[in-house]
Amino acid sequence: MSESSNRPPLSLSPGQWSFTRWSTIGQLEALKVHHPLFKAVICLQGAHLTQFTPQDEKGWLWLSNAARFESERAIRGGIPVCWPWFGDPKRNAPEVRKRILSDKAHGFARTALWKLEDVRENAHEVEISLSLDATEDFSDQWSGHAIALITFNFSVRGCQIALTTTNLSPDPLAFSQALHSYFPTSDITRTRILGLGNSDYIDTLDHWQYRNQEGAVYFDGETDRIYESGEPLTIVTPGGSRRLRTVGSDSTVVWNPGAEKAARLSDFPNLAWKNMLCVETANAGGDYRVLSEGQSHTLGVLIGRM
Ligand SMILES: O=P(O)(O)OC[C@H]1O[C@H](O)[C@H](O)[C@@H](O)[C@@H]1O
Repeated sequence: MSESSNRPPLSLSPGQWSFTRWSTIGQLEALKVHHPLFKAVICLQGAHLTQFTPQDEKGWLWLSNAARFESERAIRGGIPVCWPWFGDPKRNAPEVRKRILSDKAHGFARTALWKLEDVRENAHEVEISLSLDATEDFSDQWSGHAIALITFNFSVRGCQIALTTTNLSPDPLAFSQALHSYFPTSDITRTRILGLGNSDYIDTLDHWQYRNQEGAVYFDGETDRIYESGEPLTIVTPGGSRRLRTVGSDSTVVWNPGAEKAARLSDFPNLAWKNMLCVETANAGGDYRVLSEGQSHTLGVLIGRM
């Protein structure tokens, strides 16, 4: 990572910011937040949060050692924004699929350049908003007309993210999405997720069959599931626990690639599957959303302490 370059956006006066600085990471422009209570990094490409670290703590998000910060390349780790569709286009509901003109997984927002809208700071928190206008520029990939606004709120309590989609077209808009959060663990085999017991889930690794979760979720190999639940969760790792609370979500994706898939993944060290897991706040599977003209939907997550 290079040092801060202090380049202000045209619309905001740099003097207003005490804790946030422009920076460049590889080929990407980023905002680095150095607040006395926490640090955070957001890349403008993808509105991608790659780091959130409260003072005197380890980072709360996992970022691959092999992550590459390049134009039009998804960053491996942090919180990619999957929008306006989640996963393989072919696996989306027909209503969502009919707008997708690409075979790319997870939509185009994670590699698109977002626009900085606002930075607000005080002694306790920092709030940063970015927007993506998906009206004309993405017409080769998607036939929707929508705008996405994402707001990150950082404080000593944790990190809160809200992603609001507004349909600008007279036609109804069906879309799917996820805040694809990567979390660290010192040992995936001693990691569990509480709060999904009794939920139905789609096991994408077993012919997309429905199953029911008994008790906590444990990891013993490749795991890739869409849970029909947006209830509060706790991720328990040997090093500590994180609590997740969501808004506007009735689905949660749980993913760990396991050894074999890890070897095939881009920008992912072969053994890194032992030290990460994804718990994704989603509108996926049957939980896609439909907006009428001018209507908005907010998907959000609060990643907090126990
Ligand atoms: O490699 P990516 O496109 O970033 O996708 C990474 C993973 O994302 C989600 O969790 C999906 O459920 C997985 O099937 C996929 O492998």
